[in-house]
Amino acid sequence: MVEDVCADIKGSGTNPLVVSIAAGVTIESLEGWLGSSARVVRVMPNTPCLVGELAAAYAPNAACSAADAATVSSLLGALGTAFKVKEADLDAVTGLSGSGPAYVFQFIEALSDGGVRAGLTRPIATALAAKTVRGAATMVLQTGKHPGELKDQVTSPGGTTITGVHALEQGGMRAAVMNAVLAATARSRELGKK
Ligand SMILES: NC(=O)C1=CN([C@@H]2O[C@H](COP(=O)(O)OP(=O)(O)OC[C@H]3O[C@@H](n4cnc5c(N)ncnc54)[C@H](OP(=O)(O)O)[C@@H]3O)[C@@H](O)[C@H]2O)C=CC1
Ligand SMILES: O=C(O)[C@@H]1CCC=N1
Repeated sequence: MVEDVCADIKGSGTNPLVVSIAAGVTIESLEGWLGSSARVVRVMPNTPCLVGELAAAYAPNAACSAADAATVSSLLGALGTAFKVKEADLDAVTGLSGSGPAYVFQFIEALSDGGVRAGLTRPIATALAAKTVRGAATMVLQTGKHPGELKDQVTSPGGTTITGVHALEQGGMRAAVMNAVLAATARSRELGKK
């Protein structure tokens, strides 16, 4: 698909700034299809851009000027946050923030299911789950505190939270999340080899 689009761009005889969001597709491949003088910025966005909460990263190729990079940075910045990274890091960005919304949706659904299992109605459980995730994320971003410190602030000695945290540890939640990021990162690298 990406190769066909690049062929169309090359055939147009123009030399536009090309922005690719295709997971795994390397700058080297894009240059191969577009021509080595092509100006290419590889971006990994995520679906929260639809609500102005983009978490993205981008890497310009050597042919891009500072103005080209600034144009993409400004476009992405209008939708949220975008970090300039080395191209080699974009597979990890894909595994974390590119695919990450799906992990968080799964977590919200699971929180809601827990609430329903404990007797709450579905609308109230889902609203509480989503607001809890958003509130906790906002605390991380606004305070700059380590998430572990914020977790400690919630956990009363012998209380409900540490009991829930223990249950999550028994379920291997942290290893499962880390494995999800690593598996998706590996898949992004694999896509780049096709
Ligand atoms: N979904 C996500 O959250 C993210 C996706 N991406 C990247 O975005 C790209 C699209 O992903 P996604 O939307 O999920 O995939 P989908 O399969 O849902 O959409 C692919 C789209 O591309 C169109 N298409 C296919 N071939 C061509 C072609 N030759 N010329 C023009 N258009 C074509 C399809 O049109 P039609 O339906 O008519 O076939 C379809 O609209 C992928 O490269 C993915 O890695 C990047 C970051 C996040
Ligand atoms: O699932 C995918 O391959 C794409 C890339 C990141 C999010 N969706």
